[in-house]
Amino acid sequence: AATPDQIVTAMENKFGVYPGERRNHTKGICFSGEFQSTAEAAALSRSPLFQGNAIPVIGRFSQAGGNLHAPDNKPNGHGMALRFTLPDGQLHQMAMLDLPFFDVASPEGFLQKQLATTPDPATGKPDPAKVQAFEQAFPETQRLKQALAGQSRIPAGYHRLSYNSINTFILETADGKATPVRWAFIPAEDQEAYLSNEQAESLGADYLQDRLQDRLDSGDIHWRMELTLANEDDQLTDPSQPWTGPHRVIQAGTLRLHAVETDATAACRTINFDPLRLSDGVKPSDDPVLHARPPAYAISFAKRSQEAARQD
Ligand code: HEM
Repeated sequence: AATPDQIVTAMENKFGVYPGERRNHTKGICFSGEFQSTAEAAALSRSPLFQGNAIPVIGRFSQAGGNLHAPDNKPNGHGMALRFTLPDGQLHQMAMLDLPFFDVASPEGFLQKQLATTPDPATGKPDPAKVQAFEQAFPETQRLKQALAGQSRIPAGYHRLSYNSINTFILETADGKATPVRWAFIPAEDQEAYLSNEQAESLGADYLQDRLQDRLDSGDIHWRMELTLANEDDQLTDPSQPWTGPHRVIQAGTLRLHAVETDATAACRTINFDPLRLSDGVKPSDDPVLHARPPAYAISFAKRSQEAARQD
């Protein structure tokens, strides 16, 4: 099985190392904000996150992958990470993507994807034969590829994206009733938007940060949080399998942005958005991809913290 060390080393080999920076989702922007939950969410979980209090949030938007200079106007995955400081002092974290579901079903698949897509030094591009062998060995990757076929992955703005938990979590009430869910943050007025290649061409490599600040200056930015409740036949442990057909969906709350800060100086820089730092009342599912994340994030965090300390 893939170890977290192997995974992080493979990412370093693929993208190079930017001392003091994250090994994945390297390019990003910090923000602060506030979350307010609904009574519907409180009925499903005893977590202080869902008891209707105004919860301060530190967050980060990011480009997937380990390239610190990833151009905003090229297709990519995007992340939103959140740290909630709950009234009783507990921290609760989430790290989500603008993908509907994951490409691989296992940590081994994640590792093999990094290895197969590492540029060949001779050509500067991944070896197509390796990519093909990877896709044959991990046929689940076809599902996301087909779902995204013909769609742009260049955002109109970080504030125009839906962000999904992808992994399944279990909500628990005070009397122990468990409900498996996946969650999503849907942008205001459901205005999810991506740009065509032509539209993006003229915007340059760093427009996402500028657009976020401009939008914030001219008005409110918010998302509503949705909880999708699992049906009997839904996959709880495989993030590469979407939940299809009718589902019960709960409106769980609203996330509002207050301020945007550059990555270099802001509070989110020293946060490890480990997605299993959860409050009482929210538990992880047995998804192996979810459980592979904390040790990899910890290695990345330890390396960048030590490098940052050396630079001081
Ligand atoms: C085996 C699977 C995965 C591995 C090994 C992995 C690895 C990593 C690593 C090493 C980091 C950098 C951590 C740091 O230095 O703070 C990271 C960041 C991140 N990951 Fe993952 N990841 C995986 C799956 C996922 C999934 C399924 C999602 C979303 C559903 C996700 C969302 C994010 C986000 C949003 C960040 C950026 C957090 C920030 O802004 O600090 N990752 N990932």
